[in-house]
Amino acid sequence: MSEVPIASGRANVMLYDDAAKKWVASGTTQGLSKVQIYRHTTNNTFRVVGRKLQDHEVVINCAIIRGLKYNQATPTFHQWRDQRQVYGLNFANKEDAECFAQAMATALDTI
Ligand SMILES: CCOC(=O)[C@@H]1C[C@@H](CC)[C@@H]2C=C[C@H]3CCN(C(=O)[C@@H]4CC[C@H]5C=C[C@]6(CCCN6C(=O)[C@H](Cc6ccccc6Cl)NC(C)=O)C(=O)N54)[C@@H]3C(=O)N12
Repeated sequence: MSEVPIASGRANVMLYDDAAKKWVASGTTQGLSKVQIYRHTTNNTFRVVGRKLQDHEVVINCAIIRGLKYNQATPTFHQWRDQRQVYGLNFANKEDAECFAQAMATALDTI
């Protein structure tokens, strides 16, 4: 049991295409994913993992790095960037978004 989920929500996982200047769905098909924040129980690190509800395709798997700026652009669209790309979560509802943002804040306070 090395990683435990501390948040779970439903969202469309998006990546920003810098060249085209537009958001594209991550993964091979459109659709909602279950997006979770996992805490690694031994080294207290965190990561975001998202799997398509339909076929469990992993559409996001990124570490939460100290100093990450989590931007709540709207009540249901949250985003952050790393050196490679910009991630966007278009949540199915405000409650999922708020719960996820709370867990992200906790993770960022911990690392
Ligand atoms: C309603 C109609 O919505 C739409 O049609 C599309 C599809 C919708 C579903 C997927 C999605 C939903 C909601 C809106 C909300 C606004 N928004 C945008 O994209 C805005 C508009 C302009 C555009 C420009 C740049 C862009 C993209 C790349 C990153 N970034 C930044 O500004 C970053 C942000 C940031 C800030 C702090 C820390 C981290 C980061 Cl990442 N800043 C910097 C300094 O890095 C951005 O977020 N942008 C979304 C959108 O349009 N859409």
